[in-house]
Amino acid sequence: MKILEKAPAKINLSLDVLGNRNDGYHEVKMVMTSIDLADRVECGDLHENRITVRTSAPYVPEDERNFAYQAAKYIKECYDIHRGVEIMIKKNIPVAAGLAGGSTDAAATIRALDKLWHIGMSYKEMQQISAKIGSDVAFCIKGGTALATGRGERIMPLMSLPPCWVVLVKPNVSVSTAQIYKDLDSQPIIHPDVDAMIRAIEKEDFQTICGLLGNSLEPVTMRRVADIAKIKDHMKAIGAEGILMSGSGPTVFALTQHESRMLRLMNGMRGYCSQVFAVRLCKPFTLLSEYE
Ligand SMILES: C[C@@](CO)(OP(=O)(O)O)[C@H](O)COP(=O)(O)OP(=O)(O)OC[C@H]1O[C@@H](n2ccc(N)nc2=O)[C@H](O)[C@@H]1O
Ligand SMILES: Nc1ncnc2c1ncn2[C@@H]1O[C@H](COP(=O)(O)OP(=O)(O)O)[C@@H](O)[C@H]1O
Repeated sequence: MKILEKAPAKINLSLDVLGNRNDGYHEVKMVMTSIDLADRVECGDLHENRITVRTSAPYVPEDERNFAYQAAKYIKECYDIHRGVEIMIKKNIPVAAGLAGGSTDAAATIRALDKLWHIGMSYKEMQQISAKIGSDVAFCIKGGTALATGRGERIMPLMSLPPCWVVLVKPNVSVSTAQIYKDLDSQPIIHPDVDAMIRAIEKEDFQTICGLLGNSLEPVTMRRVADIAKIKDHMKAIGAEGILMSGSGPTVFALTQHESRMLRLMNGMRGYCSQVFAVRLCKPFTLLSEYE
């Protein structure tokens, strides 16, 4: 038997870093939303009791360093499962791009194995497994729009955003999330107004949402990747309601409710970057445990 799960990327609409924690992580407060740029994760029975991972991208690890592998390993341990699994990941999300590609693959693996092995995991149990893998995995279990706090693993669902297009531009460099958080420690931090963003989402006020886009990590990554400022300037000149770098970067996204602007942005940005995507937002998942 095989279970297929969609694994959508995320963008950060507001990302505030509140300070350092004792565990080496940073305390964050961020609003995230899932987008319709997605990997495809397929989990199938394997006759031997082991985990295999294959991916369509040559530079993504296929061993225990893959977050999907780690998800399967923790589930086997926690639920004492003596079955093997074959995981195939079709990568469509750019890697190390600030879009949570690895985290969403891990979350999709958790949802898929819950079904394949008939475990009946609750949302809370899924979140406990997620926290062992990475800070962004817990959000990706349900996706949608949410406030994430702690190191990113405490999730509070929010209303969906008003419908819009998301145009993403990924410069041809990758950044390390750990390095960007480390760089931040030697710089003054800018603080976006996360609470005002939540209020604007509740009011379904798209223009205010766009005006409040902000990310404490953006100036930090910009120091390493000069292209980010250039991409933002080009997108601004073409026209979009809001523009921001996602997560630790370097992907830049623009939000617009106008199809004509989305098309102009796509065509205009393709001249500068090879990786340009235009997608819609992605609804949250309903988990099996929520049907009961
Ligand atoms: C910046 C964000 C914003 O959503 O996303 P990405 O850019 O990675 O997509 C996240 O905070 C990234 O979450 P994630 O990519 O899961 O990070 P993790 O694997 O947990 O941590 C990688 C490293 O980043 C640093 N880290 C991460 C999260 C956090 N709250 N504080 C940190 O200092 C730590 O040095 C950690 O070792
Ligand atoms: N399934 C996976 N897909 C992509 N990267 C993965 C995966 N599993 C582990 N990784 C590792 O995670 C690192 C961060 O990748 P990714 O999750 O795409 O970026 P980000 O944290 O910026 O959102 C990569 O360099 C890669 O080595």
